[in-house]
Amino acid sequence: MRDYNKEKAMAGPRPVVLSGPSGAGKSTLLKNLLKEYEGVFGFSVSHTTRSPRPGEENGKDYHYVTREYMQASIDKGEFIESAVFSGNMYGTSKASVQAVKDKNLICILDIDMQGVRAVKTTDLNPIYISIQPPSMNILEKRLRDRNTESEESLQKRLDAAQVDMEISKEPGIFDIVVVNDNLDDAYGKLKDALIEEIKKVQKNNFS
Ligand SMILES: Nc1ncnc2c1ncn2[C@@H]1O[C@H](COP(=O)(O)OP(=O)(O)OP(=O)(O)O)[C@@H](O)[C@H]1O
Ligand SMILES: Nc1nc2c(ncn2[C@@H]2O[C@H](COP(=O)(O)O)[C@@H](O)[C@H]2O)c(=O)[nH]1
Repeated sequence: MRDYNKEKAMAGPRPVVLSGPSGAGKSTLLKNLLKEYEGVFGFSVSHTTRSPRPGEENGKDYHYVTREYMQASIDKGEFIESAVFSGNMYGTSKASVQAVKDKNLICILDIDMQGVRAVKTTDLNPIYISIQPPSMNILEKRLRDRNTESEESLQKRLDAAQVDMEISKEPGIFDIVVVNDNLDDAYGKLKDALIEEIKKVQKNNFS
């Protein structure tokens, strides 16, 4: 008989998918997790064809690549999922996820709704968490204040956000939906949702 518990343990911790509208606060929350739980979480560094924002680092925030390179890599089967968002290509490579898994860390994927749907067809088996803004007005203000988008990109992101906010209400897509109104409260809820997985990794990696 197969030892399913042993197989599960060998498979490592469950990854975590963070999704939600652009500007909802995914990167802010995940940066807090990575800082507070060093040696527990690892970020799956996506590829993108968009340009780096001031302060972003190639290989840390994203792998910044050309459309030609990205399409060729997708065609070679190197990606778990990929999507076009606000006019740019984004994707999760198999290598990025494997690099985190190799360290026995909880792999965090920050991906859009198209990515969520694609990951659901794989055997990755993550915990699906949606980060939602308190309202469209607040989302727009946060995105404008972030000062990273052209007016065109901002409008595309707000259009996608409206769809995202509707889909996130559908039952069965996400394990938990966190409304990011007060940042500390939202971070607390996110940690609560992940505490069992965090404890397992701490026990494995630190004892
Ligand atoms: N609870 C909060 N209250 C006020 N401002 C916030 C809160 N959470 C995040 N922000 C701010 O809102 C902006 C958007 O947050 P962030 O960049 O983390 O969003 P995101 O979901 O990662 O967006 P994207 O998908 O575009 O990368 C940032 O300037 C961030 O500092
Ligand atoms: N499907 C995927 N979506 C991704 C990936 N990496 C990031 N994203 C999502 O794109 C938007 C915009 O991100 P930004 O950094 O340009 O603001 C956001 O919703 C991310 O979650 C990916 O690999 N696949």
